[in-house]
Amino acid sequence: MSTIGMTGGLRVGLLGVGALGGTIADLLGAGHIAGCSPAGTIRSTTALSPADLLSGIDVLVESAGAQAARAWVPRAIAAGVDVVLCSCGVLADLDFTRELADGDGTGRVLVPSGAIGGLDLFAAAGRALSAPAGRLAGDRPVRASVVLTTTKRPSALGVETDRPIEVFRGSARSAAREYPRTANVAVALALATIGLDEVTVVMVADPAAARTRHLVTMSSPLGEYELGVTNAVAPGSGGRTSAVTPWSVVTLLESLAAGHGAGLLVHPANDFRHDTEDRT
Ligand SMILES: NC(=O)C1=CN([C@@H]2O[C@H](COP(=O)(O)OP(=O)(O)OC[C@H]3O[C@@H](n4cnc5c(N)ncnc54)[C@H](O)[C@@H]3O)[C@@H](O)[C@H]2O)C=CC1
Ligand SMILES: O=C([O-])CC(=O)C(=O)O
Repeated sequence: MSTIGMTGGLRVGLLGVGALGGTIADLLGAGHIAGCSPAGTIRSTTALSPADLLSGIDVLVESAGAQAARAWVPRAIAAGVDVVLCSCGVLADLDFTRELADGDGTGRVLVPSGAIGGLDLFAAAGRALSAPAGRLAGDRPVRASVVLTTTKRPSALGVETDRPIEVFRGSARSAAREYPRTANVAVALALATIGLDEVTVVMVADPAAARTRHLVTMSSPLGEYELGVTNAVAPGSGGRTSAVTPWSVVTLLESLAAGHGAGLLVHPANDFRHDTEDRT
């Protein structure tokens, strides 16, 4: 099904209507996202072509998964359309970010805070690490560590267990490779702070976890920070998706429409040029 039209404000296209996109579609359709109007919806079965949708919208909300994101984001950026990228784990793929960096479109990639928050504080502490020598810690090297520990029900992490087990420990970049459906939070946190190869991610499968738990700890010369989030899971997501995620898209869209406000993490596509060196 598709609808193209505009009743005022930012014209929003939606790609993917599942656990996350379903809530956004309902809120958009009911006029509950300030300054935004629905301007087209793409479900996997739609006959609408990308060109048709992209020519009639200002912003595309991607909530369809990594594969769809890879296909759509470059086209949207080339068409000058901003993308709210729920499947932001794709930004851990250097080939993909090279493709974005090589494009010359004016669309931007907007990363929602998704299932966590507090990215403003973590980003500020991470940003300060690039201060001129001596500003933060005399002549001592300035270091920080950021660790995300995610606890989910075992099925959401693709395992079976009758007790809590650690199923993954590694960088945010490898978390995105191994758990593309559940590492978007890790990638958003890493992009906001010290980078995909520097942030450590731990994933725990716990049969007693009726809710999803994300714990972020950051240690830096500026302070010690800890943020714990216990999220209800979105119905129909099998515990993979936290129910707060579509609401993070709502706050981002409203900020975008207002030109200011919470939730904006903006990446011009050429921002990804810094991330194009080979890393080991
Ligand atoms: N940034 C964050 O914190 C979070 C991100 N996510 C990510 O958001 C994405 C969506 O999550 P859910 O809604 O839970 O997934 P879902 O599987 O419930 O919904 C995805 C929907 O997109 C549709 N779809 C797939 N390919 C499509 C295509 N090419 N065109 C149009 N529709 C297509 C599917 O049929 C399905 O209805 C996933 O990549 C997920 O990993 C989920 C939770 C938190
Ligand atoms: O990061 C993700 O992809 C999803 C997630 O953990 C959540 O929704 O809590």
